[in-house]
Amino acid sequence: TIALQHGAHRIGVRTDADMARWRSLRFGQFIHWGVYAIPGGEWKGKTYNGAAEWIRSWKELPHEEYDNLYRQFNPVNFDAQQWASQAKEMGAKYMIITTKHHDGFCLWPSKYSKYTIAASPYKKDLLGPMVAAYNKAGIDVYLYFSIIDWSHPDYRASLKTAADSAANKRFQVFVKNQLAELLQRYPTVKGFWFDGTWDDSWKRDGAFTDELEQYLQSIHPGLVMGSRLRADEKGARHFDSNGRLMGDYEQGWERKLPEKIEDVHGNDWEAVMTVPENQWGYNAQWAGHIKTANELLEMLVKSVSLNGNFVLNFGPKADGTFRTEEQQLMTQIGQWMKINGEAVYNGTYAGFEKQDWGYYIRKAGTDSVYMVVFNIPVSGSLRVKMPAHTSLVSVSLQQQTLTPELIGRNEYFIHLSGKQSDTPVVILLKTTSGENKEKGNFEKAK
Ligand SMILES: COc1ccc([C@@H]2N[C@@H](C)[C@@H](O)[C@H]2O)cc1
Repeated sequence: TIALQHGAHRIGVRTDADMARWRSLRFGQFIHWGVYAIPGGEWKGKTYNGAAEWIRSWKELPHEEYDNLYRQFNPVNFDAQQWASQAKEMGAKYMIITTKHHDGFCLWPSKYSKYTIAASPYKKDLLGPMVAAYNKAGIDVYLYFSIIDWSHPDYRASLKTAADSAANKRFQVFVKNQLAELLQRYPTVKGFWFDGTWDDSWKRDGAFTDELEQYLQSIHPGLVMGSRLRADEKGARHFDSNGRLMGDYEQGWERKLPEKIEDVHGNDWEAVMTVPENQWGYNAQWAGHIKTANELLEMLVKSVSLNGNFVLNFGPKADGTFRTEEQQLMTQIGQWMKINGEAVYNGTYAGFEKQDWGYYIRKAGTDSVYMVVFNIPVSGSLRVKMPAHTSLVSVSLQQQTLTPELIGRNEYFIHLSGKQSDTPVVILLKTTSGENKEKGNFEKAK
């Protein structure tokens, strides 16, 4: 291994209570909200094909015009209580809010910037009521913070001159001040979700990123921060130059999921997902494929089955309301979670051989293994192959006991004959360690 001053400081997962809490939550709500919701992916009758929150980079929308949109930002229909209750209904256990996206507009009245909600017609802080309402609903809050800040005169993507380096130094102080300000204003937040850390100006100063993470932990112990914040002193990101994860969990799964357990290398990880193909901020068009509740439930369940968290994104409108399709998704997902959430919350990798019918999830620290079925086979028979040294004690589907058929050594069919369902079916396996007793209390193979 290479001697590193600013690489990973820990080998293996974080084991403290704050991280265990993050791990138990499993299902989060992402919210992308800012002045980009005003154009909503369109401008003067033209449609921007990129992600709506990136519209400032579109040549059809002059920076001058975009940078004055805040004068119209007045979310009179914003109701933090309503936001929190619909998130609770969906079954989200944490929420990540964009305090400031790449455009630099702050949803809180930062004393380090003029480009904030305080300068808008709305004037009032948006984050305070949000954090209070979500926490009251039993939902933890994490703060998305973009390091890139297109509004700040000292932001540099690369450092070519001494003047650039001086500006970057001033910018680093600005970043540190804003992050400390957020923790001071919102002390109940549980962590940061950093973004916009790919520019050379950031990744070349591994020492600063390391010191910043340690500074934030020192003023707010227990913070959970993913792998996007830091670079090591050789510019490596997410994984240091020795291949070790930096930060508390792998934060690279954006609009994509791992396929198998080997893909996550024993690390904690989180996937963040959009409902359309690639829109985070409000986009009026919502062209292309819009994911259904069942598709999104499968992504959630697949993530948990591979020992990760899943965060679903919403893009509220400029007036502070959610589009109908997003409200309907929260309701539909919530209906399934209300009955089956026990299979998701505190879920972990079960160690069973993957089968085509769906996913296994083990309730952390227990012998309870859930089968979440997305594909009922034409045979109606769900194959279950017990891992070595694990035997099956009972099988149930919503309190109804099922009798599996032993079809081989440690292998069963669970018969769902005639069962149809238009939402995922959950079966609970009670297991115990130790070899299967040959005379298991199940039907012998016919
Ligand atoms: C260079 O490609 C991207 C893609 C997405 C992003 C941002 N990360 C997501 C979580 C959204 O905030 C998106 O704007 C930034 C740069």
